[in-house]
Amino acid sequence: MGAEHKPVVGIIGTGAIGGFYGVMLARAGFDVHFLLRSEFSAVAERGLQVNSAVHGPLTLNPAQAYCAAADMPKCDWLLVGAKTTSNADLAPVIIQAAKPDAKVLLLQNGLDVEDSLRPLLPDTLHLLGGLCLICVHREGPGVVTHQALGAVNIGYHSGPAIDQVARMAMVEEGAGLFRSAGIDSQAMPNLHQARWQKLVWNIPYNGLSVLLDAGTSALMADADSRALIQALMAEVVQGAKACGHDMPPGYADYLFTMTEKMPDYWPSMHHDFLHKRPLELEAIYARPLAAAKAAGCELPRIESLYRTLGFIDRRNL
Ligand SMILES: NC(=O)C1=CN([C@@H]2O[C@H](COP(=O)(O)OP(=O)(O)OC[C@H]3O[C@@H](n4cnc5c(N)ncnc54)[C@H](OP(=O)(O)O)[C@@H]3O)[C@@H](O)[C@H]2O)C=CC1
Ligand SMILES: CC(C)(CO)C(=O)C(=O)O
Repeated sequence: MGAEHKPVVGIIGTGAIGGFYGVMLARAGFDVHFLLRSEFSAVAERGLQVNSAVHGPLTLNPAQAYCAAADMPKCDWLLVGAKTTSNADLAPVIIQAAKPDAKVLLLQNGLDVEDSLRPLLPDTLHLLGGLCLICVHREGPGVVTHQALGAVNIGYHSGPAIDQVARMAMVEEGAGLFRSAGIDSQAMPNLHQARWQKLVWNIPYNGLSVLLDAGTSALMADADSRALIQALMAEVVQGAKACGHDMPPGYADYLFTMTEKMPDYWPSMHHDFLHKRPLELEAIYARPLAAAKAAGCELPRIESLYRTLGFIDRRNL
């Protein structure tokens, strides 16, 4: 594909996820524009740096950095890398940076995170969700550490693509974008199922990292935390099933074993806790609990974890 045919990509929220994928796409030759808030001056001055254990040190300097969406060019693809807690506030920002038929891809964890944004966007915009299997965090202003993994699985949420064929074509286009930047990416036929699947990891590890003040190595080294993780994973699988989504056989065991092989990783929720930012409790806990309950399925362990985290979150702000 020649550079003239490459889509214009906007990163809405250039943190760990936005910074990593934006730098990878820019280095692959895409025209990438980064919207920042607190780190704008640093990135405008020094560009973006990704210290990757997989790809080595990656620098993008200069980076096309903006502190206002009004200054950005109109984009074909908008990758939202902000936390789900800011989605509703981001609607006007997204609209400002979008071409009329743009694809808006939420690179976020949690269930149905697109639902609160959809009514605030014009019908002409496509809305998609992306599940990132990656270990990244912000090290400092404009500096991202990439510890492991990197795949992005994409599904269609809503918009002008009316049938499954048109939707899958749009999703394939998104997956192709990532693949051409050397990132593994799969088109998911059912976004809801894909989001449940990702929660099998996030529900136990994100919350327990905050509650027990522990990264994955410590959590995997202790018999009690291992038992807790497995019990919580089993509940997520049960909740997904009640909502009509069977997980692939052995999926929880696969994630458990995968985590044993990962470097010590502190989930993004722990970073939010440390920096006194709101935790993504609505997306990662409240919505799955409500969906399971509506399907007649109680998830008492997840409910206890959620309520405990709510207490911690309210006292942390
Ligand atoms: N980190 C990881 O390894 C993974 C994260 N995820 C998910 O990805 C999503 C993003 O997480 P992560 O990258 O870790 O989060 P970060 O906190 O690192 O990044 C969020 C970024 O969004 C920016 N932002 C928020 N609001 C605005 C705004 N109004 N205008 C401009 N910028 C804004 C923040 O800026 P500011 O500095 O001003 O706050 C920050 O740079 C979450 O849903 C998370 O659960 C999924 C898989 C793995
Ligand atoms: C650690 C990992 C890879 C689990 O799937 C992740 O993607 C996350 O933190 O959300």
